[in-house]
Amino acid sequence: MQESGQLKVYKFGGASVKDAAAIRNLARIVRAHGQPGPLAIVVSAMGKTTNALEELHRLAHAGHDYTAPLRVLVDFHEDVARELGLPADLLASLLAQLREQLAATQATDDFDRQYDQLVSFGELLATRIVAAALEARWLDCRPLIRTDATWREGRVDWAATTAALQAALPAGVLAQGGPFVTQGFVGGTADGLTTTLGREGSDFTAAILAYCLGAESVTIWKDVAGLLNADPKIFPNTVRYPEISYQETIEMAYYGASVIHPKTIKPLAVRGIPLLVKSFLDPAAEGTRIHDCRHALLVPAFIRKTDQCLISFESRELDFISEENLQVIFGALAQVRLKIRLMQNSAISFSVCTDFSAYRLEKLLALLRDQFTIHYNTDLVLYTIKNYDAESLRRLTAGRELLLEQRTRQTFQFVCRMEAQGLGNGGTEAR
Ligand SMILES: Nc1ncnc2c1ncn2[C@@H]1O[C@H](COP(=O)(O)OP(=O)(O)O)[C@@H](O)[C@H]1O
Ligand SMILES: N[C@@H](CC(=O)OP(=O)(O)O)C(=O)O
Repeated sequence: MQESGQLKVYKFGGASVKDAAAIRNLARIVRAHGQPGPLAIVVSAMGKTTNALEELHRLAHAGHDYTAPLRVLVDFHEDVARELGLPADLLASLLAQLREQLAATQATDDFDRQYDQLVSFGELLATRIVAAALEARWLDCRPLIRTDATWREGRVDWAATTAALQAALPAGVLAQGGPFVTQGFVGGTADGLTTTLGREGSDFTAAILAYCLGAESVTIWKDVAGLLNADPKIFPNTVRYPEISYQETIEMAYYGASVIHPKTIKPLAVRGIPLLVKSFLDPAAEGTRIHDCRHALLVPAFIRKTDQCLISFESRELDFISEENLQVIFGALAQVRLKIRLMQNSAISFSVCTDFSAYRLEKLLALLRDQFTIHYNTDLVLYTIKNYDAESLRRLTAGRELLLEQRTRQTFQFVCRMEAQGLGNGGTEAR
């Protein structure tokens, strides 16, 4: 592994670059906390730009008119650049490429490949703006973060990525060239096509850079005080973990704690690189240190994952659910890339809770409906309580119909219908 001195990696997500004022705040943080020493800055698309690009892609793919939402997106980025006093033509060539890509998007079976070519523009535009605002180097990560062609969830080729990053950023360049700004969420195939790493994948990009370049730490700057025992937008009275192990964090992220992308932790844990979660609203505050540590049992953590779908498969002719049947079902789920969150089987039926996607579910039904009777429910929520106790369990399940439930010694999970109006402040308390 390359020794690159004291490289730090900072990651700024959509909320921290949502407008010109947020980008000025980012610049203050970099000036106050990022120096001295080499600094890599990973930036996501501004605000909700990725959602807007997803919608543009959907419209273009369906052959619908996308002029109005495209105008909104272009104006938004140009206005922010103008407000920051950046050159008028800063985004011109990227915006021209974006328009070309939209024009080339058509109704083919290449929905996912076209998605990556288009949706990646959110990060390209944001990094152009942030790099210019910081007067820092702009680095196109597409030739460096090498993935396979698994569209929308590119799998990283670690050897090729390490070689490319170390060649592009040798220790001397890192040490002397000042901070550089690059895109989160985005990678590229060996033959030059763009891939994305999965929604909210910019945290993972920060971990990839840290792993491949031997960084001393990664800091992800969020709009919360650190890693909490629940999402404060959903549960009142949350508690911050000052420190927490990689293992606990990986489980929370896997179950759906959206504050950290689940793939972020492993590369950092392998190299023993600490992950700091800090607030961009209060940069001097302690935050959370995720590292190799031992701690007493933590207070229960509550995780709520929405947009779930419960699918049950019954073999026709009342056959038992056998290993052969399961092989067929798992094969089809993998083929259409529906992620299993929870599963359970009985004598003649097998149920899985997956993330909902109308497009993927339709493909699944087409593959399996000849062999199985399939029922499904959508608009569901998967709740997880990690380190549960009787009280936390009682509070979260009270008044809810549990469609599927499962418990281990530490973790309790259940699927239920989406509440009519969020949990709000009258909802279940996080402690
Ligand atoms: N356990 C948790 N601790 C802290 N924040 C959480 C947790 N679970 C969910 N969140 C949510 O994650 C949000 C930050 O993540 P995200 O919006 O993806 O940030 P970014 O866009 O900056 O990457 C917080 O505003 C909070 O609502
Ligand atoms: N922009 C991408 C990647 C990402 O990680 O964003 P954020 O850091 O804002 O969660 C997304 O919205 O999925």
